[in-house]
Amino acid sequence: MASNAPTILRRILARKLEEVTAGKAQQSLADLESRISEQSAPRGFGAAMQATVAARQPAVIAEVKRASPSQGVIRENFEPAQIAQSYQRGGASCLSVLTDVDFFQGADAFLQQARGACTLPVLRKDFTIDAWQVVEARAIGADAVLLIVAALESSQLQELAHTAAEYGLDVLVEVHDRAELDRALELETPLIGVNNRDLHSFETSLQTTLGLLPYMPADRLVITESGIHIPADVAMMRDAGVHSFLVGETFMRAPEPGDRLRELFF
Ligand SMILES: O=C(O)c1ccccc1NCC(=O)[C@H](O)[C@H](O)COP(=O)(O)O
Repeated sequence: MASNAPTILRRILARKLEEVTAGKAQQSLADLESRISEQSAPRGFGAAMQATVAARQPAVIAEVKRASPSQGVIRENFEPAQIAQSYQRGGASCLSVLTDVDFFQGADAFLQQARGACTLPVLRKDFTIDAWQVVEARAIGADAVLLIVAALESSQLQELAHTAAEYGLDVLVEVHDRAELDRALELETPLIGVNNRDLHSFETSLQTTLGLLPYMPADRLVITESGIHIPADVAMMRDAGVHSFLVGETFMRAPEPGDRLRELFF
């Protein structure tokens, strides 16, 4: 982690280290392997995104998000299975499910409920700092994991991406600026998420995505994340050639999240 990493990220990562240490004491890799043997094969997360873009459709990762550090509780009536089905009806390509407990009020069970209720590939949205969590992600049924460059040294990024590949999981590598993008590009993973949320101020600016586009190699799929609220946001991204999106709050505040997705993107 960079020495100027945002305070919120430092707090989340400090807590995550405690959780992972406790988790490892409770479940060995052998325990996780045994749970994996009961899981079905991963659904292709990256393949679903690439296929949607190839079909010239908006590729939307729809997020199942009950609360966040910046907004507090976002959705009171929170039923992951119903939300997942609504998203699938609304045209989502993939789901993202927050599993962090302390800062996002998430749960592993939410991922399992959402994935079990639909046929979409699911990203485990959490703060991955240890290979054990990647194996755990596969054991709970995830199809992909998030690697946040701001949270990880380059050697950790390599190790975690390697473990993900070993367990058949796709990776979404998340960046906020040029220096992080340069480190992300050292990986060969094709999905690059640009998070528009400034983790110091929590403000979102779509200029973050626009500013990084000139440095994005043609063989990577750019996914713009956070702060997509209105049709003009979507239009701005499309005009710039970005056709993949990760959206949480806007959908979560709607009575029927999938209807909001359809209105915004189709
Ligand atoms: O959402 C937050 O407040 C937040 C705070 C600190 C670290 C990460 C945070 N969000 C994680 C995400 O990446 C978003 O949930 C995701 O991009 C969707 O964003 P939005 O559409 O703005 O809910």
